[in-house]
Amino acid sequence: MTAIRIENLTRTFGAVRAVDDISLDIKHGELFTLLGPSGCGKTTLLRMIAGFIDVESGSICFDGRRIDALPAHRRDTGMVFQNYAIFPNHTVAENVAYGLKARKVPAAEIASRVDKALERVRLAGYGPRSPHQLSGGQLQRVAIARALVIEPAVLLFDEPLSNLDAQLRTEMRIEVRQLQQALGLTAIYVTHDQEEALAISDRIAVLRHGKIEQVDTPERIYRMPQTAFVAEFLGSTNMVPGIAGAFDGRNTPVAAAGTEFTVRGEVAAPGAPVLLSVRPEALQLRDGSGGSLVHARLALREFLGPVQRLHATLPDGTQIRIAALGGQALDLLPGAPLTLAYDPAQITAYPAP
Ligand SMILES: Nc1ncnc2c1ncn2[C@@H]1O[C@H](COP(=O)(O)OP(=O)(O)OP(=O)(O)O)[C@@H](O)[C@H]1O
Repeated sequence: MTAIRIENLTRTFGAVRAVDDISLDIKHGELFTLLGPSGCGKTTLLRMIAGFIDVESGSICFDGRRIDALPAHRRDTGMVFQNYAIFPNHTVAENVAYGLKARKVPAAEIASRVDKALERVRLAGYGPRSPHQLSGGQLQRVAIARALVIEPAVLLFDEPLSNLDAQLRTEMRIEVRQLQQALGLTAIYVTHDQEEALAISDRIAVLRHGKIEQVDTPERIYRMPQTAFVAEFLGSTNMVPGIAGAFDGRNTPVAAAGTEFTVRGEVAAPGAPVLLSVRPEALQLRDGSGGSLVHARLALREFLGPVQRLHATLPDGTQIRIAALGGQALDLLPGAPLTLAYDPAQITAYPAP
């Protein structure tokens, strides 16, 4: 069931098309992430949904009801900001109560709803404290409680974890996800952190220059990126330029890096220049022969504990990265020949720019 329908939404700032004719459907109970590099328009889109930025053209509907002309406070959204936006001179409880007071909820009900919201973010008993006495992670939990307490139809997250250190960020994203799932909330989450997006989202929209490049589940976005931009933006990959050969009914050979890769499907007309995306984990170290193989030489090994990153040189000198397990082929020295096996379905090809 569609919770949010966005149709042909556009917003320009002078000559910049910050949001450029975007259409999206978001389902009930979905955590939907807007992901993209700085300046791609994700914050502008989120703020248009929240009502902080006016819609220039297009429409936004919640449950079939058009809301884009309503003021922000009448849109039934809760927002969690990157900088927490906590009032420093009010207690934690007063901060969480803010939206309820603005909605003229009776005092007794406010107290019980604030307590419940603080409990949900694991801050039971913190109500009387001053925000100065809290850590960054706790402050962000207060901000989440403040957004939750009004029981909004849609929860909006604007890079909520960007101000936290790396470890806390990975812990907090699990909390956000568990809370969202437990309460069945519909949430839109803005981030430029691809790992965060992959880890917590039901679906991701990758944005570039105000337009959507791809909307899909994390698995499909990672495994089947529709454009070279998406392939490079999500996870690490080797981009190898090549020339397509003749499709044989199942695969297309691509001459690249002084060797040949086999790619599933008909990727381009014979002779057309293409760009291959070869994920480091798509190449497997192999002793024997058979299947789809490429030959390379080991240039450098980075031992990272559970895994290794091998830097290998293809026949024309192109360097690629390969992900190997920590205990694999530890006796190989730089210069050693490598036989790399792969599944043609795991290599994706794009028209060369
Ligand atoms: N108020 C404004 N006035 C002028 N230009 C703006 C304004 N707000 C955004 N822009 C421009 O619109 C484009 C999209 O900005 P937006 O903040 O939505 O991107 P973003 O993807 O959220 O980036 P970031 O991750 O850096 O916040 C950028 O080119 C930005 O400079």
